[in-house]
Amino acid sequence: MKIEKTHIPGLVIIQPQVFADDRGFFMESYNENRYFENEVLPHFVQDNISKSCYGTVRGLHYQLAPFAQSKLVQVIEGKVLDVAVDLRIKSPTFGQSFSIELSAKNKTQFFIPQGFAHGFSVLSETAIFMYKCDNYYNREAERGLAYNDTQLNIDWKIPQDKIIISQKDGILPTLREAEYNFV
Ligand SMILES: Cc1cn([C@H]2C[C@H](O)[C@@H](COP(=O)(O)OP(=O)(O)O[C@H]3O[C@H](C)C(=O)[C@H](O)[C@H]3O)O2)c(=O)[nH]c1=O
Repeated sequence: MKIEKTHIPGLVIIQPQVFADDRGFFMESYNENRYFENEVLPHFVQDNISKSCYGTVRGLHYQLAPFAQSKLVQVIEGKVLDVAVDLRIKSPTFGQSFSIELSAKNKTQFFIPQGFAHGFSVLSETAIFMYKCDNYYNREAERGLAYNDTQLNIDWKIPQDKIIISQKDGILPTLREAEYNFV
């Protein structure tokens, strides 16, 4: 397993070890002992799975503290562009976003700590997105950022006329307007 830090503190790319043979492959998708040797160890309490069609953009979402969630995300079918935006007001990378392609083929995992908005766009015909969270879903604490906020200037790699978003995501505020409480 390889663990690679990014230029945004806390965002970590994980390349699990894959054991391939004539039957297919095996990989440990999570191992508490190995994933967070030197970091703060999140205690995951909820697993989520979503399936989306090409052009879907889910996000950018987060939950306000103390219900903020760190997420360990991966794709088990298809391909997505995964995006995290740093909302920690004291972070030197506040407001910066980081994008990475996750796919069933590359089996890459992405760890997003609390304090980030998260979203993804679906680049394949369909994609199954699977992720672990270290805090429970809390509808009242749910917030989000507009996927097309010009200040964030995120390239979702989907033509604008092909983007599919939920009604809820269509009315999310910009970074300038949003409420967040992460330090
Ligand atoms: C997130 C969540 C949702 N729900 C219910 C609420 C709605 O009735 C339904 C669909 O929820 P939503 O449209 O918010 O699903 P996504 O757009 O995939 O939301 C996720 O999108 C981005 C990528 C994220 O990082 C978050 O995990 C999450 O916000 O599932 C639950 O019951 N539990 C949950 O944990």
